[in-house]
Amino acid sequence: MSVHELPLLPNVDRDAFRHAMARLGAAVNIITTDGPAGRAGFTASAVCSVTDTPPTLLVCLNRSASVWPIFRDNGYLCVNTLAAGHEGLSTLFGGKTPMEQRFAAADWHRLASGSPLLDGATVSFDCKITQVVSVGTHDILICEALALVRNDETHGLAWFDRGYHHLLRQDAR
Ligand SMILES: NC(=O)C1=CN([C@@H]2O[C@H](COP(=O)(O)OP(=O)(O)OC[C@H]3O[C@@H](n4cnc5c(N)ncnc54)[C@H](O)[C@@H]3O)[C@@H](O)[C@H]2O)C=CC1
Ligand SMILES: Cc1cc2nc3c(=O)[nH]c(=O)nc-3n(C[C@H](O)[C@H](O)[C@H](O)COP(=O)(O)O)c2cc1C
Repeated sequence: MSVHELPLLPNVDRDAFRHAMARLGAAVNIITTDGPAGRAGFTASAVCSVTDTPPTLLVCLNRSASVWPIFRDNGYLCVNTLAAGHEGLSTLFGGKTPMEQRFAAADWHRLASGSPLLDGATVSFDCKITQVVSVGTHDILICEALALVRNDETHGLAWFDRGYHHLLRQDAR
């Protein structure tokens, strides 16, 4: 069948898109920043590798989030990928909780950028924001990694079907 013969489909509305995206499992991350504009952090599943040269990730941030101007003005951030057991922390950074209360719930340290690194994250990427692209309601923050911290002892955490799932190796002995 050529592309011209495909049946016309109704437009994909917002709810249908979200229902569909709920089927797309993703890692859960806490994105943090600290600098002249202040300290902030939020939970994000919209995080993805872009290129390894230069080492680059992307993070999608809703411009209506209270943290948005702080990330824009600081220009640096840390992507902290959560481990199994971090579900409560993810919920805390998922909105509406005062910032001091979010950070008080875990231990943090700092590397080059000054952004908070989460102790016990499966991996942390300390980054500089090199480009910002606005699409619809969100800004795509293009982030170059300046430093990494890995923690190979942890199990991963995924957001799938609107809930948390622990990632355990099937071939673990
Ligand atoms: N990319 C984003 O901005 C995301 C935002 N959230 C926030 O957490 C709330 C709860 O999410 P769920 O329990 O997964 O149920 P949901 O039905 O609101 O969302 C299902 C899926 O749709 C996508 N999604 C949700 N809101 C979005 C948005 N504003 N822009 C682009 N994609 C979006 C995500 O992949 C999400 O897992 C959402 O309503 C939203 O406020 C959650 C996941 C991603
Ligand atoms: C599992 C999960 C994943 C989320 N992913 C994103 C995301 O990728 N991008 C985003 O802008 N917001 C995402 N959110 C919502 C933000 O975490 C939330 O809006 C943020 O904490 C800002 O809230 P505030 O305005 O109260 O500060 C997610 C929330 C949850 C619970």
